[in-house]
Amino acid sequence: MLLTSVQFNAVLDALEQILPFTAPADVCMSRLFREHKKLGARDRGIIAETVFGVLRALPKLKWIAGEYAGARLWLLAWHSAVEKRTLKELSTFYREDQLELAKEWKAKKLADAPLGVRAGFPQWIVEALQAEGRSDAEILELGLGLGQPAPLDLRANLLKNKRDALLEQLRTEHFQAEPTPYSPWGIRLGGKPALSRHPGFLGGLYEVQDEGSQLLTLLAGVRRGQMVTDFCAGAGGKTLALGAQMQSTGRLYAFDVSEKRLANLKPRLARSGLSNVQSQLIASENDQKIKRLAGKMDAVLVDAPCSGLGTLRRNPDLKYRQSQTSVAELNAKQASILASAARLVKTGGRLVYATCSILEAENSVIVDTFLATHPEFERIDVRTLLAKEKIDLPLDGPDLRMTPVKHGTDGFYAAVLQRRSMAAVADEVAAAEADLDAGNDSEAEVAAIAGES
Ligand SMILES: C[S@@+](CC[C@H](N)C(=O)[O-])C[C@H]1O[C@@H](n2cnc3c(N)ncnc32)[C@H](O)[C@@H]1O
Repeated sequence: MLLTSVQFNAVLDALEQILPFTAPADVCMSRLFREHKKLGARDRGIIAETVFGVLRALPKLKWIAGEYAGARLWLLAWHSAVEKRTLKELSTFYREDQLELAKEWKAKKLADAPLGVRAGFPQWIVEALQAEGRSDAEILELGLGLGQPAPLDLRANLLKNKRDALLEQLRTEHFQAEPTPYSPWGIRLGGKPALSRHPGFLGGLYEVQDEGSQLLTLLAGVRRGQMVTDFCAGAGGKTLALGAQMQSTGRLYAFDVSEKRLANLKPRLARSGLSNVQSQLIASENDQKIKRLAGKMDAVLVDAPCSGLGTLRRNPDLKYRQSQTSVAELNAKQASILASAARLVKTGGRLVYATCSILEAENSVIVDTFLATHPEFERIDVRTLLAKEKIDLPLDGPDLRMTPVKHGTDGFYAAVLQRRSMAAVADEVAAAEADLDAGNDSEAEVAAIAGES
């Protein structure tokens, strides 16, 4: 069956609220479900799936039905051209003239559409990726991967149980549970079970976290008893993973500028059993409170505020809510946060810069610019770090870049930097100066020879 009329009307209602893109889609959905208390879990699942499907496919639906067709016709395009529903099924919800349109839409060939439509990207994203040198094939692969629904990943909380024990327990409870391919703590669940009241969740045996997110925390290489800062901790997804790797020892600072997000960390911390986390609201990346920790951290994770374009599987509306202008604003913030967070890292300590963006402008460009002005930091090859952990993750370069198609995760980026000793920096400067002198000599020699002849 297509949808019940209650479900259909709720989908339309949701789309009309979301499509102006003035608020995040998930916030609009939660509000809608609060207002329609009578909807059961199954209804909610079907409604959310349809709404998010339409949002993911919107460039295609606009190409089929028209840029300004509106929620009802885009939904018709979704049902007729993407879900391939029959006109008979659609006749419950659409007028005769609309069904005539749907008949034409069914015949449209996607192969004839522009790249952005095929990839499911608005034009600004296609242009941004092309400007970074990505080929059409790469853009298409990326777009198609990010246009799929995301799996549901858990991170076993090693403070309370082992992954294998949790896997076994979940299977006894008839969950379809498999270990994730790369993260040593990850479990991928089949279907989309609701977990918020599950005893394992309430008891802190696991957290819901994409496998890619789990791996970012592993790159910080934290150990028992260390001093660590999660500089952009938000509601603490990565803080909790870091704290568990530290076995709840040492000190883990969770900074953020958002009081609301840090407040959301509290119940998660309570469930997790961690006692080494100190959350700290900061006014900005240059807050005075940070100064006293300068040079004290073994590891600092900067999970920078970003466009979130790597999470389009979960937040498809972001591709319409971000723009080239918002990315440029984020770039300035990202550079400033990285420079400030770097001051906390002690000699030999690690600085991990991470985003959930697919744009190099938010990723390697920020890191390369930072390194160009901070010779006291050097890049570490992520492949070496992962090999030490026996994680066989295919990567093309020294930084971590994960994508749905290549790794089955959201799109993530991370670069690992290490603070070198001042002696090493001084040696390098001396060597560079010596090179320069040698260069000058040879220039002088050339000039002398030229003068002689
Ligand atoms: C990608 S989110 C962090 C997600 C979080 N690490 C997690 O795993 O759940 C980026 C965070 O940076 C925070 N942020 C924005 N500007 C900041 C700043 N100047 N200093 C520190 N945090 C900042 C945002 O409030 C947001 O929570």
